[in-house]
Amino acid sequence: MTISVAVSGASGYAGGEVLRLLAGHPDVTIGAITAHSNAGSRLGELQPHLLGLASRILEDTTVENLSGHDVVFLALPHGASAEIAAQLPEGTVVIDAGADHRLEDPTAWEKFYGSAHAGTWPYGLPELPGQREALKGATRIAVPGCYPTSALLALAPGFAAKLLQPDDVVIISASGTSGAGKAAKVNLIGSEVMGSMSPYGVGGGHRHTPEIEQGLSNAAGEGVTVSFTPTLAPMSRGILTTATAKVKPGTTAADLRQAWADAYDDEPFVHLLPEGQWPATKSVQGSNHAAMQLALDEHTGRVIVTCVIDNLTKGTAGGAVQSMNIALGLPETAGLNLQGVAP
Ligand SMILES: NC(=O)C1=CN([C@@H]2O[C@H](COP(=O)(O)OP(=O)(O)OC[C@H]3O[C@@H](n4cnc5c(N)ncnc54)[C@H](OP(=O)(O)O)[C@@H]3O)[C@@H](O)[C@H]2O)C=CC1
Ligand SMILES: CC(=O)N[C@@H](CCC(=O)OP(=O)(O)O)C(=O)O
Repeated sequence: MTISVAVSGASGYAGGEVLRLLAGHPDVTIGAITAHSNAGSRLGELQPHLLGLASRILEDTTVENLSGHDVVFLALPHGASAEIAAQLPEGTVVIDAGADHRLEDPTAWEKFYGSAHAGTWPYGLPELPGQREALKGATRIAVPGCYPTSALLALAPGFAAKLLQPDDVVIISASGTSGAGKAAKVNLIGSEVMGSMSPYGVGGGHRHTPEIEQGLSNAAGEGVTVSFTPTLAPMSRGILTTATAKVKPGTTAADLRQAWADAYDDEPFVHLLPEGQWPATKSVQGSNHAAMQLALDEHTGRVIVTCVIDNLTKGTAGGAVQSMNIALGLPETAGLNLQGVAP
């Protein structure tokens, strides 16, 4: 089976990563690749690492150019993707890397994004309870945000197993600068970020807070509230999330380990590391893996989970391709890197 795929936002970081993965996918032919201000350019000028596709010309991001493919990846700023998606045929599999279709609650969307809610699509994080089934045969998929991917993978098993209290969850994440996209802001220019770390969106203001609360609440079957603080780290790729929650009385370290092992032992991309080994961002760079470790802090009665992903791979493009594979009934790991790079 050959699947024809169009990729929009191909000049950006997320679109570039989608193309990198699709170029190695055995079942895919890459059709239209589109951009916005860079339409008309050779891909090789903008994505010099994609040498096999370097001579391809970026087209305009229009419904006409994206139509006629089996699958369309949208790697556009939020807002732009909802507008395009609404005009694509129902039978086309549309996979949105942006935020437009992730939230279930229109009020939360309006509060954090300040625009009208475009609707809710199946959420592209198959490792969450019930989510793999929801993606089978889906023709619309909302790819999770990069921070929510790491935070939800870190804590969902504990909530699904009813081991954690829902009202005292603290999550701190450090992200590489590519998380902010290619359109670099002044505080992301190398000289400002090299050798330095800083927080942003502090005090519950980051738009990934409702997305994390939604995923954890769905896993728990009750409302979970989260304090989330992102920080910017001097690296190009990677997220290290440290997530902590109060455990329910009587919960032991063995109970916790069993719950996470039960959730992830059969997962191809999510790994609970052997006891005592703590994860590092470098080990998952360029791969679709998430690696994590946990401990029970008996002094405070909290579980501490650290989870690493590559924000552009499992946190965006890899999760998107994995979801496509599930939607189309392909092997889930097709086209996805099973090893990282080192050193
Ligand atoms: N970077 C990351 O780690 C993650 C990103 N995402 C999401 O993926 C999406 C893309 O992000 P990212 O690749 O980082 O951003 P970039 O800034 O790197 O790329 C943005 C892309 O969108 C195109 N674009 C900009 N404005 C418009 C428009 N009005 N209409 C059509 N196309 C437009 C740009 O084209 P051109 O260059 O030609 O102007 C470019 O190809 C966003 O929704 C982001 O939130 C999700 C998870 C993680
Ligand atoms: C480091 C950095 O700036 N990261 C981005 C998150 C990237 C992401 O996942 O964005 P979407 O939810 O918009 O898809 C941010 O905090 O805005």
